[in-house]
Formats: sequence, C-alpha cells, structure tokens
Amino acid sequence: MDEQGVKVKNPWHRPVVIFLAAVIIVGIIIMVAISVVQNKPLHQKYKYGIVLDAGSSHTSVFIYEWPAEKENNTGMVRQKHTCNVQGKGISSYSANPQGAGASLQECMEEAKQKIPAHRHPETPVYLGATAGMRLLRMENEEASDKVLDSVAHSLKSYPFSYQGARIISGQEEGAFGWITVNYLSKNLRKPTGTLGALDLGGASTQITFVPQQNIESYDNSIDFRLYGNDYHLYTHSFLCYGKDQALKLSMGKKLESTLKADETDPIELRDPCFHPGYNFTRTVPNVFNTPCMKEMKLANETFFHVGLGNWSQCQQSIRKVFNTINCPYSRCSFNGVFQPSVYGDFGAFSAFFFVMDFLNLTSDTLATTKQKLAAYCSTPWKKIVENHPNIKEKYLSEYCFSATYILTLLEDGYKFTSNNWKDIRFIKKIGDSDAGWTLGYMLNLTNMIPAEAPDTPLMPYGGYVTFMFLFSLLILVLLLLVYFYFRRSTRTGQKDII
Ligand SMILES: Nc1ccn([C@@H]2O[C@H](COP(=O)(O)OP(=O)(O)OP(=O)(O)O)[C@@H](O)[C@H]2O)c(=O)n1
Ligand SMILES: [Ca+2]
Repeated sequence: MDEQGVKVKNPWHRPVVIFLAAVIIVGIIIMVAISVVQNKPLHQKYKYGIVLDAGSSHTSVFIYEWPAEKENNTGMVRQKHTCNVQGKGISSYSANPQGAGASLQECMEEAKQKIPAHRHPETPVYLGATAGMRLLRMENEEASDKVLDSVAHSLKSYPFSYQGARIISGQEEGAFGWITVNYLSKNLRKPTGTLGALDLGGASTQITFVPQQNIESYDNSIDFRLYGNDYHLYTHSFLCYGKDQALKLSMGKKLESTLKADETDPIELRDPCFHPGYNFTRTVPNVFNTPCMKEMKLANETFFHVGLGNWSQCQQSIRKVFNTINCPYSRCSFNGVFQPSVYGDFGAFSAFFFVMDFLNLTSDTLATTKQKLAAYCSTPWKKIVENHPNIKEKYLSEYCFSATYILTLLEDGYKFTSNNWKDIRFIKKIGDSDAGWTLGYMLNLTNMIPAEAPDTPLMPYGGYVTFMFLFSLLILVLLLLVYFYFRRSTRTGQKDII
C-alpha cells in the first residue's frame, strides 16, 4: 500500500479544533480569575455589635465586627474599636442621674461614625453594669434605678437596636470573661485545655476556671455546652475586693486600729503600702463611703496619710482583709468561699495587667516579683514622681499597694504558689480584642456560640465552586479528546479500506 495513502491529517491542525482549544483555555482562565476575585475577603459583608462595659471606675464602649456568613465559627468576631467614656463610672452619678446618660454621648456618636449607616438598625447595643452599680443598688436602690433609666434613655436615642441596660451578676461577669478568653484563644473547638480567667476591677474581682475537683457549692458552678463540648466551670466574684474597694478596706482597718491606739488629733495614718515621703491629707468619709464597710463615726474629719514604704508590713496589713479562719467546705479561698485548687493556665486581665505591666512584673518568678516590688515600695515618693512625671499622682501613689494586693490575693487568697506562678499570663488583649466579659456577653446574647458544633462542609464555598468548574472542564476536554481520537481512527480505518 502507498505510504501517502495511509497518512492521516493531524486533527489538531484543523481550524475548528484550534478554535475549540482556545475557547476552553480562555474559559479556564476566566473561571479561575472569577473564583479568585469572588473569594477575596475584602468583599465580605460585616455585621456589628456594641457592648458598653459600665465598670465601677469607668465606662468603655466596645464595637465588635464579624463576617456575616461566618457568625457561628469560632474566633470570627473581632474588636473593631473601643472608646473610653470621659469621667468616672456611671455609679458616681447617683446624685445626678441625668449625667450618667449624657456621659455616653461622645462615644456613641463615635460608634455612629465607625459602623456603616445601613447596618445601624440591625446593630444590637447592650449595656452591662458591674460592681460599682451592685454596690450602689445595695446602698440606694432608687438611685441605681434612676442611673440605669438614664443610660437606657440615652442609648435608645441612637439609631441602633437597643437591647437593654442592666446590672450583670458577679457569676455572669466571671463566666463571660472565661468565654471571651477561650473564644479568642480558639480553645473552644479543640480538645486542648482551656484558659482560666482572672479579672480585677475597681470594686470586684473574679476567678473562673475548669477545676479537676468536684465543685462543692452550687453557687460557684456554671455549666456550658459550646460547640458540642460540655464545660463545668468554677466561678466566684468577690464584691468589695476590686483594687479600689480593697484599698478602702485596708485603710479603714488601719484607721480603726490607729484610733484605738492613739486618739490624738490630728490622726496620722502611718501606711507601709505608700512610699516614704508621701504625706497627704485625706477625709475620713472618703474612706468609709462604701457599703463594703461598717461606717465609722470619727470625731475627726481629716487625717494625714503618711507613707512608710515597707513591702512586708504592707502585705501583713493586706492579709487582714482576707478572712481565712472559717471554711465550711473541704477547702476555701477566703471569707468562707469554696474554691478547688487552681488548675491549668490562667489569663489575668484588667487591673491585674495594668498594675503588673506598669511595674514590669509580668514575666518574673514569684520570688523575683517580690524582690522587685519590695525595692519599688521603699523608693522615696519624690523619686517616683520624678521618674513618672506624666502619670496622675493619685494612680502613681497606689501602685505599691495595688501590686502587693495582687500578690496577696493570688498567693494567700487563690492559693497560687511559686510553682504555678508561671501559669498566670498577665494579658490585656488576645489578638486585637481586649480580654474582659463584654465579648462573651455579646456572643451569648446573640447566640453566636452554638451548643452543638455546626456541620462543616468538606471545603469552603469558593473552593467548591472552583473545584466543580475545573472538574467539569476537565471532563469536557477529555470528551473532546476521545471524540477526536475516534474520528481519527474511523478515518484511518476508512482509508485503510480504500
Ligand atoms: N490604665 C489603667 C486603667 C485602669 N486602672 C485602674 O484599674 C482599676 C480597675 O480598672 P477596671 O478593670 O477598668 O475596673 P472597672 O471595670 O471600672 O471596675 P469593676 O469591674 O469592679 O466594676 C481601677 O482602679 C482603675 O483606676 C489603672 O490602674 N490603669
Ligand atoms: Ca470591670
């Protein structure tokens, strides 16, 4: 047979085939480009939520944001913005309740700017008040109701979805702080351990963790089911043991004993928790104006507050505010409150962080921390002021007391030891969100943490679309190849017959 006769024309040289191949290649390029652009996170729609933390010393406004389609995934909500309300906490407005609502205006206006206008009507706003308002309610319920009415009235005047202003319980404050730190650390969907939460405010302090031992008191136990896991938490909030109230308790006790020993006028309160050379005149009612102490009637209205700068004596005086004698359970922290042994790692935030960070004590051993603190407390007041000219003297004067209080609370109160001191991480933020109860509170109220783990698809939506398209193209190309192959062999066969 003639060689020329069997020679078959290559089907790839035909214009139709070239055209088809080009169309397929262009199609693939377009598809890949579309799926890349489609999946760009920039194009995600965000939702927002606002929580006001009305603490005893001040109010902060937190704005959170999260991608609309990923509400129930862990770690998706982040803090977009915070605003510190000028002035003191809302409980300080008991004599002028209108002022409480008015104080929020600046930060709420800022929230209007930060959140896109079309999202305003669906953005929930919550206000939670903590220990300062708990104390005011104990002292004067009518005044605390008026303050809450005032802030509620103010918040309702904004275009957001008002969801309530209330005093949260100490248990909620502890539990939501724990949820926040574990949500932000992405611990909740992993089998790894969780992070305990230590919160020190101005008027109360909270400890929350998953214990190894049985919880003997009903009041201290909280159960959560989150993402299909059960958590059995120990939590306790000590009202009056925030750092400002603890200072009052401690000074009140010292004043009482000074008066018993010496009734001279004027009174001199010689205080080992303040620096040598510190000497300020204070008023007696300013120490006793709290429901945390029995009021003491003193003939004198003022006293001299004189610093001694002695760390170990300071710790002795602080120990007196913890009652460790009576414990109706197998073990207690203090004041007859049940507490299992601390277990696992802890995040210590708010004033635990502010104070320890200011003194550069966030990463030392317990022994070194004590040494450094002893040296700091004995530094003359004049030198301290010289070294920190930009810090308000009221705050500056209290760091020796505050740090000594923190060490005493953690060691004598909660029973941390030099062995597990390293398990305490002094933190302000995790990622770009503050550690605190507000995020956990919002996640709970918006049902953003489901009890059961949501069924997750095999691959993300964008990946699925891309995969399906490329796979379809592959099949198409294969079909074309098979078609041409058969056409070619049929022709060859025909030629063979000829
Ligand atoms: N940069 C800062 C901020 C606050 N503080 C002090 O830390 C204490 C606690 O602050 P915070 O945690 O904000 O307490 P509140 O939330 O106001 O109080 P509570 O939680 O008890 O209601 C207060 O004495 C405050 O003056 C501080 O020393 N340095
Ligand atoms: Ca607080």
